[in-house]
Amino acid sequence: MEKIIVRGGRSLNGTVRVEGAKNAVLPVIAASILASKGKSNIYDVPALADVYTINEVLRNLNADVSYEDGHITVNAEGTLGTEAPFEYVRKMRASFLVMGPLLARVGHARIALPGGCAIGSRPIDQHLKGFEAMGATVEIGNGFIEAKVEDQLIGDKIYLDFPSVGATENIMMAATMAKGTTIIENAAEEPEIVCLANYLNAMGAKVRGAGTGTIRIQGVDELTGADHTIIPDRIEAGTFMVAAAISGGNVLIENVLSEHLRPLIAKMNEMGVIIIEESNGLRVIGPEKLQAVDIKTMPHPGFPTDMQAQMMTLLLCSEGTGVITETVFENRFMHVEEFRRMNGDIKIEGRSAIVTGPNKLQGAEVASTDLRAGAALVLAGLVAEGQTRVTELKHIDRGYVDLAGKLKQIGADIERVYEPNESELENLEAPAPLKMEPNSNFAVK
Ligand SMILES: CC(=O)N[C@H]1[C@@H](OP(=O)(O)OP(=O)(O)OC[C@H]2O[C@@H](n3ccc(=O)[nH]c3=O)[C@H](O)[C@@H]2O)O[C@H](CO)[C@@H](O)[C@@H]1O
Ligand SMILES: C=C(OP(=O)(O)O)C(=O)O
Repeated sequence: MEKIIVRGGRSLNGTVRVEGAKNAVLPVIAASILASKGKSNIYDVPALADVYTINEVLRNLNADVSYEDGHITVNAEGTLGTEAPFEYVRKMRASFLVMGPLLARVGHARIALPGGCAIGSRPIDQHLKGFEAMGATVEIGNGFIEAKVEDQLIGDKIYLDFPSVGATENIMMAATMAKGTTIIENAAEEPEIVCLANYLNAMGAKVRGAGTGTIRIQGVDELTGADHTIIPDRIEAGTFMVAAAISGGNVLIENVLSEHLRPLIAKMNEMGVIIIEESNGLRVIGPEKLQAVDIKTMPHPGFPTDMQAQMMTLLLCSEGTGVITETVFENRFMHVEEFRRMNGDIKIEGRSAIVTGPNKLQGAEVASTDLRAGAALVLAGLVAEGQTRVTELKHIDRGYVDLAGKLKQIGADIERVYEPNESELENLEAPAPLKMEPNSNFAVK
């Protein structure tokens, strides 16, 4: 089993560069199969496990996908398949984002039901409500969702009960080639939605209003492959901002768009962190003492749920009591138990976590429960006394390119190692099987 081992106590200094955003690149890659003509070139693609998974989903649908040095080329000119099996959807829920493009392009999609995950049940009813409003028939059975369109999707007005990021993206992609105009109301406003809309428009779509609560999509007959660069990852940037702040360091974070980080910058400023916008990035300087604040996660432009666990680490090291209220996901406090193993003082009351600090965190063996929880535990390790060993790295690898290597580059005492666990050790230590000589009762080694 691989582990990240961190020894706390170093202040981080230097420069670190942020990758293209995971949550922007996945819908963009899914959207690339909308192009029945020409190739798409997608730039600033991070080398993440999720990117490899969505590439496999596309290849399984008969698209031609190549990926090298942060650059993906997709050619989806041929006849597309219609199925995304459970082996991909199980690894990454965003695989479901091919449903909208497939309905638009082929009129048929059969995708394994995503199921629950560590941060909540995560239903997809709002995606399906949108497809049905546009004329698709949806059937659920044998662990699959199958959607079909008789002739062509038809534009409609769709009001989302919650500004779901995935539902906004899926419906937006489906609507690009629908007959007439589709209006999504109470749409998600995240920067990743704007990144996707820009790519769709470069392909020839007519999407207006992305980044606001109302998105209008006028259907067109066909889309063509286009070139597109992915926006920087605001959550990876935020994770390094916390690393600098918590360690009392001074770090320049390059390739960031500070307008995407406003809620985080505001909260960190309230806590006493110094953040300076420089021409090539954000400089983050950790203060001697951090002040506790209250945080409530909300859809954009509210405070991002994907920074909740990392901010809990910062609160653990702050003076006073801070309350974190998680309103986006029903069960995104799995990391609290792990923080308690590191001596963290946290109480859970309903959807709120009450964090009292400052805590003298102690190194321990802790498990990532989801990708941001994993990153938050690594951050805690930066300041904990002794050694912190973070396991279940498959979660971290979904969303961070070489997290340990990048933190090491700015001065952390950190390494990623392979250590066999008990069952692996048993296999290693098992005696070599005895070989029997043919027709003999004697065993020889
Ligand atoms: C790949 C990607 O971009 N992932 C991000 C995306 O996830 P994702 O697109 O899955 O998140 P959503 O915005 O859809 O989900 C937000 C909330 O709405 C609920 N919901 C969603 C859809 C639906 O049909 N019905 C429903 O009830 C979910 O269970 C959740 O409680 O946005 C989340 C919220 O910012 C982020 O945490 C994820 O990192
Ligand atoms: C929850 C996240 O991602 P996903 O929706 O892909 O699980 C995340 O990026 O923090």
